[in-house]
Amino acid sequence: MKLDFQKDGYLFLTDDTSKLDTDTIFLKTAQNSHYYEQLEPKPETLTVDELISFWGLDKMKVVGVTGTNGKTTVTAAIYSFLLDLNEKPALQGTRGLFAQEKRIEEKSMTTPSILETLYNMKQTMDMGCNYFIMEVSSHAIDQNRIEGLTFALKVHTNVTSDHLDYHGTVEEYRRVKSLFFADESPKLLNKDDIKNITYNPIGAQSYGVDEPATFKVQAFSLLNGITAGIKHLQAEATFHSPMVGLFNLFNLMAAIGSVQMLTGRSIEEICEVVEYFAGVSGRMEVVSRDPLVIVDFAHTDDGMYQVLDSMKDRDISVVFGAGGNRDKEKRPRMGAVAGRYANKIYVTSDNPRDEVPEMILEDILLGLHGKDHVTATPDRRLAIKMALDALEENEVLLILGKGDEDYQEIKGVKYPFDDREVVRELLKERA
Ligand SMILES: CC(=O)N[C@H]1[C@@H](OP(=O)(O)OP(=O)(O)OC[C@H]2O[C@@H](n3ccc(=O)[nH]c3=O)[C@H](O)[C@@H]2O)O[C@H](CO)[C@@H](O)[C@@H]1O[C@H](C)C(=O)N[C@@H](C)C(=O)N[C@H](CCC(=O)O)C(=O)O
Ligand SMILES: Nc1ncnc2c1ncn2[C@@H]1O[C@H](COP(=O)(O)OP(=O)(O)OP(=O)(O)O)[C@@H](O)[C@H]1O
Ligand SMILES: N[C@H](CCC[C@H](N)C(=O)O)C(=O)O
Ligand SMILES: [Mg+2]
Repeated sequence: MKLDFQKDGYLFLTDDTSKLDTDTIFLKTAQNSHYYEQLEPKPETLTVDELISFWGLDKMKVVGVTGTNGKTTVTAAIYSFLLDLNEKPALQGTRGLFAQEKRIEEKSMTTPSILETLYNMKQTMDMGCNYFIMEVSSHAIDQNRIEGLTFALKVHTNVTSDHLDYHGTVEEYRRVKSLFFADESPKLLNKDDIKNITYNPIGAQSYGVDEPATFKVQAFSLLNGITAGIKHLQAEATFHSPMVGLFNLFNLMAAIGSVQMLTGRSIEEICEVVEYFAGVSGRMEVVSRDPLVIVDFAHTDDGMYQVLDSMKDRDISVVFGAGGNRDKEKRPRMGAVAGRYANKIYVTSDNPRDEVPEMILEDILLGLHGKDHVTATPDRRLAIKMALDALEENEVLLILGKGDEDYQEIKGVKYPFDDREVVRELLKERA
């Protein structure tokens, strides 16, 4: 990355040695230190701490949310609640950079390099924001893309299993995730998932549905959205949300607890704005009501379990695949979860990337031995068409894995493809 940057007569700042010239200062980071060591002569440099103080970023209250699933949903909920409480938050994550309810940067990575994050903090601080809500991926923790950041709050959604292609084992994945909670920063932990992480108890508070917790669900209903009575120490309050699913009750509790810890406001006041957050595009997004077609971003077996279980009172037809160049171990588990909950199963391509699509299907089908009504085709559009054509009156069609992605990545090329558009086109052809 190379930025305009005026300091001591220099004009630019970069974290990449290949972009250096006489007008450019080098930002030394944990990720680029071995490239820096090879440089001769040594360029003018800045450390991350020096850049943070030069830009005055220590005034921003940074909130980091990590976990296998729920990061985008929880960060978006915190951002929404703070906006509705007249605070000035910014949001960075899988879906891009947002401030003042506008998208400032297109989606990039869930957690980009530290220079990109600091630049995004600078941009949004200059727009008047004082909270920076960000998703923290396990890759980012492992590669220290969050070096130098002081977190006003660290949030744990859940730690199940993903990215074993990168981390190797679940134990290593959980060790990396736990690093984020090792210091004395204020933290909000999911008590019902606490067994999957280790953490420093200093600064720790919790939210829970079944387990005793600082922010505790007393009673809840998942009929017609989510209604819940919650308790925070002696205070009690009730909220309603249009979102669906037990997993979203956890996400909302994480967001309510976070906003209370950040602002000191009462949970009664916070619960009043919960119903205005309708969720994130591509997460349990209703594309058509009749026939009922829902698109969701579930791309791990636990994510699929949460979504399918939340719809188990209906007959389910499901279309899904698994990303290429990603964790292979989850694929048969995803097949098995689909087999457990769905009447009709269509296994197809997600983002095959550099893998042979048919081989990914084989991995998934290993979890579907002996199941009836299983169709497999690498052609995602055809799979959606077949599922729609076979959908019966009382059934719901769940299309999983891509959510709001508007592309299908094959051998390095991102072809335009949006599950929601495909459904709308196919339904229009019928009409
Ligand atoms: C596998 C992986 O995570 N790779 C990330 C990693 O790349 P890398 O280790 O190869 O690093 P590098 O390219 O050598 O660059 C490291 C540093 O050295 C500098 N450099 C590099 C070359 C050079 O000649 N001189 C030099 O100074 C670079 O500018 C950079 O600052 O560090 C780079 C800089 O931060 C990331 O852009 C890159 O993400 C790649 C693009 C990627 O696709 N990552 C995915 C797997 C990822 O991180 N996904 C997560 C989670 C997704 C999710 O679950 O939502 C995410 O946070 O998005
Ligand atoms: N708390 C949760 N527990 C389990 N599954 C969840 C939870 N919240 C959401 N999900 C499922 O996981 C999917 C991804 O949710 P979300 O995008 O919020 O997660 P994420 O952590 O940002 O994912 P990624 O790491 O890929 O960016 C959702 O579409 C839903 O199917
Ligand atoms: N549809 C995507 C979802 C994963 C996105 C993100 N979690 C990542 O791993 O890049 C895939 O499986 O290819
Ligand atoms: Mg995300």
